[in-house]
Amino acid sequence: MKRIAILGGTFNPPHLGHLIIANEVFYTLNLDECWFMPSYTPPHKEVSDEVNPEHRLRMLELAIKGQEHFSVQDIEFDRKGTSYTFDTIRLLKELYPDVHFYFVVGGDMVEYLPKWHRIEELVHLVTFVGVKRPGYELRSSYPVEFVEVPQVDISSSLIRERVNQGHSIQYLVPNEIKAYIEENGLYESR
Ligand SMILES: Nc1ncnc2c1ncn2[C@@H]1O[C@H](COP(=O)(O)OP(=O)(O)OP(=O)(O)O)[C@@H](O)[C@H]1O
Ligand SMILES: O=C(O)c1ccc[n+]([C@@H]2O[C@H](COP(=O)([O-])O)[C@@H](O)[C@H]2O)c1
Repeated sequence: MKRIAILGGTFNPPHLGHLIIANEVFYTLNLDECWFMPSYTPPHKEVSDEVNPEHRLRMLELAIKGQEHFSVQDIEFDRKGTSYTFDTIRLLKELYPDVHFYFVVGGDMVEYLPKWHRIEELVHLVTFVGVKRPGYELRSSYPVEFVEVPQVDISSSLIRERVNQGHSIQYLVPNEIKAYIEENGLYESR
């Protein structure tokens, strides 16, 4: 049976924190593939400084370009609407019956799991993998496998804020993402 990690997120924009945790989980658990899955409409999250969802998708493709075993899973873009993970996983399991999915979540999301849509059923469909994130505890009443990762206090909000204030985002995002943000004038105004 194939074992695949999924990092779901808003990726507005993707940053080094995303890449570090996905990479670390992928190698630590010795998985076959890692899918980065952008949500079309994130559940329970107000998307501030929203950019066209297509920009988020394109930036994600750029961020992982050339990385063997890493790919973008755009199933939530095809489906549109609110991207509840339960709905997505149910569909993915129909499409890929021979795959075991590991759904990666940072500390903020681990705390939030009890509020997820149909979480009682979802925990039986995937293995949740929790990673530490500065400022958040890693405690859960649901089964979560924990993986140690180098912690970096980078968030998409920080990147948006820095761009908006004219501060550098060099070394916080891949160079291609920095160039894309500049070329398309993303996050400049609020
Ligand atoms: N620096 C980080 N360390 C650990 N986990 C992270 C980090 N950044 C993001 N994640 C995790 O990656 C997933 C997707 O995150 P998301 O795309 O929403 O980015 P974000 O930085 O949390 O965005 P925002 O600042 O806009 O809320 C979530 O599970 C989140 O917890
Ligand atoms: O299904 C839910 O109820 C649910 C609630 C919050 C977050 N999620 C998923 O968790 C992933 C990270 O969410 P976010 O808000 O940090 O982008 C992303 O794939 C979301 O679709 C899912």
